[in-house]
Amino acid sequence: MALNQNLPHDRSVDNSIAVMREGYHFIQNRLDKYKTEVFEARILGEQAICMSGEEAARLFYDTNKFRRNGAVPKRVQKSTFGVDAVHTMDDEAHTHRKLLFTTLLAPERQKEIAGMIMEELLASIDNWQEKEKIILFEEVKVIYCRAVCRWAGVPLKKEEERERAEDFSAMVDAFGAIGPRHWKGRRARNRGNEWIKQVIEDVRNGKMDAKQGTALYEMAHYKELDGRQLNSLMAAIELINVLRPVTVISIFATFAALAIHDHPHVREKLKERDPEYLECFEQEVRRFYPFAPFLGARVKADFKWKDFYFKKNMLVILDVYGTNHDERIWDKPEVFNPDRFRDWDGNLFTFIPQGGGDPKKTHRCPGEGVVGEVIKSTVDFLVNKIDFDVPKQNLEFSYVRMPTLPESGFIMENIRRK
Ligand code: HEM
Repeated sequence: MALNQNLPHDRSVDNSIAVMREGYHFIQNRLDKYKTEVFEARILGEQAICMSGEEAARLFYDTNKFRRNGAVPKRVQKSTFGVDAVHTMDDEAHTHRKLLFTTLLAPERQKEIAGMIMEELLASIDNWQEKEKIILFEEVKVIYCRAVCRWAGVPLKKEEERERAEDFSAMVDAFGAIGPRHWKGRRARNRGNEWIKQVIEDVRNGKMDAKQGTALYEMAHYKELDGRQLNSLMAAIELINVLRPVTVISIFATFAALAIHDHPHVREKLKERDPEYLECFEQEVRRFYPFAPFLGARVKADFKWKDFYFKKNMLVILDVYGTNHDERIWDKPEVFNPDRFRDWDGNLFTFIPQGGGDPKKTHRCPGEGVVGEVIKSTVDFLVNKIDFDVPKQNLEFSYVRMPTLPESGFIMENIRRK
């Protein structure tokens, strides 16, 4: 009997083009078409199982069944994550490396980053008041980059801030791209690696001071399970895995500004500065707006789940965006409603904008707390520290381009300190 007779097979020769054409909706479109929660398709020249929803996420994060080594395409490693980074590790080696991130990004450290960002935002008001208009996305990416470098102990000269922030953004902008956008990300990656590798080497040979506890110090001195230091390029890649994603919280910040603009009643509630509501708001921003589309893993050994056969080494793709918009989990998922999080039960497999499961044990993003704190600070700043006008502009965003952003980057005019 053929394996997976019950599983819908998308008949296209290869779906890679469809992924580029349909973007965030690629998996959901087919799940709707075949009325299933799992289907098979050919992607990037190989047969893959695509799935969505809470149960699928629970399965995907079973580390006994799936591995990550060999699941992230090399082109994404060479631009976005860095080659052989924590994202591609498995088992004890992964857990050990992951502890470095979860320790560095513990709750009190998350608040430090957000606090530095608030300082930088407040310090920019004078300059913004003198300008006719600013593009929020362009401003916050530089501010976040400056703040995270300061937090991490990485020296950054004023004149290089924009270039470094652009490079971190370009690395992420490349993940769903082919052609020039991908190559821009590759060049940014190479420049970033060279820069931070030199910083790591300077710390190791005593040319540069690094304070114990900073991300720079901890990455430079981190030892693998076998007791050996990371080579300087690997240490640089992992340090960039903190600097880069903090810089690109600028994408969520821009969506947060859009949400406030589109929902005046939400803006009024945010003015009350109720911490619980602010938290619900930042979670809804991360659930509602598209960022990470899907994730891949490979089957460790043959197994059967429900009626489906998962063959060793097969690529399995989890729909991240689709799970955050799954009608079986979320009531009216296409409505932006922060209040839904007031009674969310904290289930680690339903709200997965940055992956699922326990971040200490799985590949779930260790930066989720940072993202939450940074969005909250930025929103508090936008609502309670300044007034501004929002001129007519194109605030539409594409569901095909990955990653996506409101077209105008959110233009603000006539900024005044409150
Ligand atoms: C800007 C918004 C962010 C988004 C949308 C995001 C999303 C994600 C996603 C989807 C994963 C993969 C989960 C998986 O493979 O199962 C991930 C992993 C990771 N993220 Fe984030 N992240 C963000 C911010 C951050 C921040 C601020 C940091 C650090 C300060 C960070 C550090 C990492 C690291 C180190 C991993 C690899 C974890 C592992 O493989 O165990 N991310 N992130």
